[in-house]
Amino acid sequence: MDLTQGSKVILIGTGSVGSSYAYALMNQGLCSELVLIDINEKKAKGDVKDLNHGVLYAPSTMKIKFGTYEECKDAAIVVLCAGVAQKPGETRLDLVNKNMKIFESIVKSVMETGFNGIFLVATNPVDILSYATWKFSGLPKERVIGSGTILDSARFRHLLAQEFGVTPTSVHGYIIGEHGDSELAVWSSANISGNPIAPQLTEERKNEIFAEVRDAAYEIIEAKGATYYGIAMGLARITKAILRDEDVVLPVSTLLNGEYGYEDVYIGVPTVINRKGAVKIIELSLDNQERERLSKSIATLKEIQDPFWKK
Ligand SMILES: NC(=O)C1=CN([C@@H]2O[C@H](COP(=O)(O)OP(=O)(O)OC[C@H]3O[C@@H](n4cnc5c(N)ncnc54)[C@H](O)[C@@H]3O)[C@@H](O)[C@H]2O)C=CC1
Ligand SMILES: CC(=O)C(=O)O
Repeated sequence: MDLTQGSKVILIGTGSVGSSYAYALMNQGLCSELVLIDINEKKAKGDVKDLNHGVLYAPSTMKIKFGTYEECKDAAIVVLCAGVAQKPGETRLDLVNKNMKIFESIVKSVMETGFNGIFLVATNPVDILSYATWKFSGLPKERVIGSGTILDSARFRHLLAQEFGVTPTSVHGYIIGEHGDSELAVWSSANISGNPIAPQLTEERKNEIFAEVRDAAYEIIEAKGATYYGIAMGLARITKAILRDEDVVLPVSTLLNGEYGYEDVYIGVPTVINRKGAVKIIELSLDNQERERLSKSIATLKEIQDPFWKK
């Protein structure tokens, strides 16, 4: 069975992140049809042409075209990469006012078409905008997924892989919480082949590794203006998990509904992903310090998020 058949993906926002994601999708042959939408039509049309010139060499054929919102009505996934990005020195949370306005209009336009698929959100601040997408769309929580800490966890596993001389897929560990400055490393369960990592590192080294994960985006933005390849691969991984009905556990932003003792907030936690969306949070057993940090991260998000919904 060709699982890519009938897998139409709409990408809204074909900037650095969006176009890198489109390239990753094509390279991996993940969907049957990809439609690009952007307020900058010229840029999106240019991307469509450029991408189409690569299809011949992709693992499976794929229709790639420029489109309007009307295309969303029969889409499996709408991926949101539209909006403003951080400038050097800005935090992700600094983007909230501008991107909230953009999202209100985009999500409403998508829903007006009768869209009944899954939203995948990348735009920052991703947890707050995933919550907003859930609110604006009225879709069940399972069908609104944020990229959450998928990128942060990849950064964590990359650094630990370097530290211990193994490949990142052999390192098991999560960054959870806000995709941003208040996130935390779950050292208590990080392991290689079942061997706990935490006792093998000094507190100082753990702090250094975590700081490198947390601050990676700032460094990359300072160096080249934006980050995009890492998140593009993370988004492609989530897309694959959905379209191929994988039941794989990935750290994405999803709505807490009593898990970890909290509710009404989207935050990055390990979650089962399949064709129905983000179907189940796999709750990690956290130590006291990790619980406290998660609680602070949730408070950070809620402080910014809640006033938008109390107006
Ligand atoms: N979740 C994650 O891990 C990551 C998230 N990001 C975030 O992704 C977002 C996009 O970043 P970049 O691609 O670097 O920015 P960019 O500026 O290169 O691209 C943004 C695109 O959105 C489009 N756009 C703006 N308003 C629109 C609207 N109303 N309708 C349709 N298109 C619209 C722009 O024309 C532009 O093409 C940012 O918020 C950034 O912070 C970036 C990296 C990682
Ligand atoms: C920009 C951003 O969110 C990241 O690279 O983590």
